[in-house]
Amino acid sequence: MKTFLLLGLLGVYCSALSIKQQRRFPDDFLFGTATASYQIEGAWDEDGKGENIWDYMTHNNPTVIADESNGDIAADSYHNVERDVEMMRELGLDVYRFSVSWSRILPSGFANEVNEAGVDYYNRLINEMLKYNITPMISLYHWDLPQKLQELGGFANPLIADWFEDYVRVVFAKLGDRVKLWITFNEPRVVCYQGYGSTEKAPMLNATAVGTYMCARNLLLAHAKAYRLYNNEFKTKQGGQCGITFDVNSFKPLTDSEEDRAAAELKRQAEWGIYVHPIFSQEGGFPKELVARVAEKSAEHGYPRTRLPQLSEEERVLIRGTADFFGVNHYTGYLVSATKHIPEYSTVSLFSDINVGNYRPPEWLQSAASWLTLMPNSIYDVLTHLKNKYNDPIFYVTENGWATSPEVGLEDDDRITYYRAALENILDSLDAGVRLKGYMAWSLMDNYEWMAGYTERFGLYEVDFSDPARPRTPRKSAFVYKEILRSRVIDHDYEPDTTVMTIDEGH
Ligand SMILES: C[C@H]1O[C@@H](Oc2ccc([N+](=O)[O-])cc2)[C@H](O)[C@@H](O)[C@H]1O
Repeated sequence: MKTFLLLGLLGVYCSALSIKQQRRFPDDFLFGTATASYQIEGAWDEDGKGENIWDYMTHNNPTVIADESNGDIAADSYHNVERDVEMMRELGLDVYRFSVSWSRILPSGFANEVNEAGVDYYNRLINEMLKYNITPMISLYHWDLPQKLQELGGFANPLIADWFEDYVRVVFAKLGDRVKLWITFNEPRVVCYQGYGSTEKAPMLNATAVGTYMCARNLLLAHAKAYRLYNNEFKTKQGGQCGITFDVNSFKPLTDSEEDRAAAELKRQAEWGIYVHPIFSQEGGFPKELVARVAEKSAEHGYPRTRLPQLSEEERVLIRGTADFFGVNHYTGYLVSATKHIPEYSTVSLFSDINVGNYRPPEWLQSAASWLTLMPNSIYDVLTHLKNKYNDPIFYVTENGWATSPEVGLEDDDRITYYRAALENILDSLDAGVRLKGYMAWSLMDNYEWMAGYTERFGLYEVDFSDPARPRTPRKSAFVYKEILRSRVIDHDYEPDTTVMTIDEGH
């Protein structure tokens, strides 16, 4: 009897295990990789391209970059269209997300002069991808504002909404016959907080606790105008979809106390709710707790009015509901406390306004980027949280990836650990009913990692930045990712033969 019971239990255990091992990604689930113009293209002043804020900052203020480098050549993708698409074919990608450089299309930022040579680069890339059935997904803005527009205030100037609308009209008209997936903005938080409320990214304005909020408001209006332009003038003919991408970290309360739960919610509102809520919530507008907190802190610091400029009723309605899908860039997370681990703030900012603590247990795997650790189940937490909070939208994971140091080379086992864990979470999310249509690994290849220069590597392919030809070599993770895409399952025991990378039939 005892033996029967034991055998029975063993049977249940084994079948549970094999069911888990056999979990498959749906056939129509799209796998891809992502990049961004300034990080890969190079050719910074070639064929009529105008200067952008990263060109300007890295040329005039190089010491702010870890290795004093710039994206003048980067991975030189401008001259490597065929090789880049060949790598997509080697991996067996369904989709490739890349961004269009505003100042390559409109050198001054304004739409009176279109640089046809710049348009031609994107035409060549898109046409090459389409030959092999690789779907393009375009980000219209991934942080490289034309410098001339920055000199007029950039995202602090409310006219940015009109300038952005004029720019995207050109791009929709030129590329929209073949491109069906559009993202207006990549990571508004980074544009607004890191660019206008701190010195973490160009244009490094650190604008006295007000800049972040001015930028948030203007960026949301620019997004809404672009979305409505696509819907009104292009959608019927072109039949595409337009969304927006946010960087969504997981913020879980450190303890189950009411204070820590409230702190975690305030942190979510400050990081992404300020941008997500106006677009995806039923009522629209900025999140209430954040509005109250910024008003309180503004008064405390002697400001006669709140630093978070309100949206008029008309603007709230203009912005609400302006996304066909929700793009999630997800990398990591924190445990949040109302009282412990609170950073020291030297200036007033969005983050001193909310003033909560961030904590990470030392056992979480650390990457080569200080901000990036492997928080268990974080991508599942984020996707299920967003599904429940924002009325079950359609999602794409538009970035997810892991940093290694240049010395790690091709044997990137930690990256494999990270991707396998994330993709198990993606299957869990699909099981939980999240309407997730695709997943894009960051990144196809090593590239210019903003303030970290070339000191942090995110590529499935290594790029040799010391060689003028910028040769690309697949890392071990590229072989593992390729096998997941081919088999549609995650085999944790799979050990690839990394001696030769081939293109499978049909790619
Ligand atoms: C590595 C990629 O990072 C993306 O940006 C961020 C920024 C901040 C976080 N965060 O967790 O705090 C995550 C991702 C960016 O979009 C991409 O260009 C890469 O640099």
